[in-house]
Amino acid sequence: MITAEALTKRYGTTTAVDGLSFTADPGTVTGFLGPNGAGKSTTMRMVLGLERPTAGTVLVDGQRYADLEAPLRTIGAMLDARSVHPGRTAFRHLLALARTHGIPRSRVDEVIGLTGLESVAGRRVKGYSLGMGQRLGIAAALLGDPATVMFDEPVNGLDPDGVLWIRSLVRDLAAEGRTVFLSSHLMHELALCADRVVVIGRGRLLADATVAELLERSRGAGLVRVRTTAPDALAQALVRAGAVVTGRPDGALHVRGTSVEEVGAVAGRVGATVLELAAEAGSLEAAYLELTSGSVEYQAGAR
Ligand SMILES: Nc1ncnc2c1ncn2[C@@H]1O[C@H](COP(=O)(O)OP(=O)(O)OP(=O)(O)O)[C@@H](O)[C@H]1O
Repeated sequence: MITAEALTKRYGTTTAVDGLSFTADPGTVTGFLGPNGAGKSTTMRMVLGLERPTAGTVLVDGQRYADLEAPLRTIGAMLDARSVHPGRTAFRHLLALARTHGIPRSRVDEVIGLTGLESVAGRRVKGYSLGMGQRLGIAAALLGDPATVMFDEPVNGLDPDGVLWIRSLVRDLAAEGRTVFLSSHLMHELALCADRVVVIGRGRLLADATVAELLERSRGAGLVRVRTTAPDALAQALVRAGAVVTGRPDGALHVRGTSVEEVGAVAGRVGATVLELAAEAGSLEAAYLELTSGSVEYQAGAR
């Protein structure tokens, strides 16, 4: 179980995490969601005692990480799958970790089996694909058979098989009664495997709700998706017209507070050639965009 209370982290003038309180419970997959730079990794580093909070606390099973008697048996984490010595084999890496934590060698074989690494465990890590590296990171996290597991962006960059595997793994870990806490910047990804989501933006809590509650909130949330040859000019014109606009990684804009017709008309006025224009039904993604609209790139001054 992870409990954060008024957790705050400042770096100079940047407040990365700002009075954040939430709980991740046993038997539950808790998704930790927020746009890039929202403070997810900083929060996770504080859970593991890698950063000291400026204020507030974050506890694992009621204790600070530094006070845990057997940290690897209490919480297993994968924050950066690339943090393994490249010249080592997966087996050697896991064995070294196990030895320094009084974990039997038989558990190394177990986690290699659990993560499907049998056929590559004898190969040097430097030859691993991203997916294999993620599996190794997860194997290391599971080594101590911990009651809590925490993964930072576990599906980032994985192929569809890897994504499916992680989804079913986290569901299984929660079904065994473990606390599962995983971050993502993609709502649709978490919607498929999380029971509840803690949403943050600019270090602050925006929502702490079940996926069903968020879906309920998003009902009727009108969203227009548009892709044009001049996204910046269109975004600025739409914001001036009172809409809330979010830039998407694929170059499209998500626009709220307006209609398809209005977006088409504004695009015409600013001379942006429309490549794609559609109204999207209420969705979890829409609820998420609405929640985080204060913490993203394009934003109307007065809403
Ligand atoms: N060591 C540091 N020194 C200064 N600023 C930092 C440091 N670590 C993080 N930050 C800042 O704190 C904010 C939160 O960063 P963080 O990496 O926790 O966000 P995130 O939600 O994990 O984002 P991403 O998905 O991009 O990793 C950002 O503005 C970041 O630039």
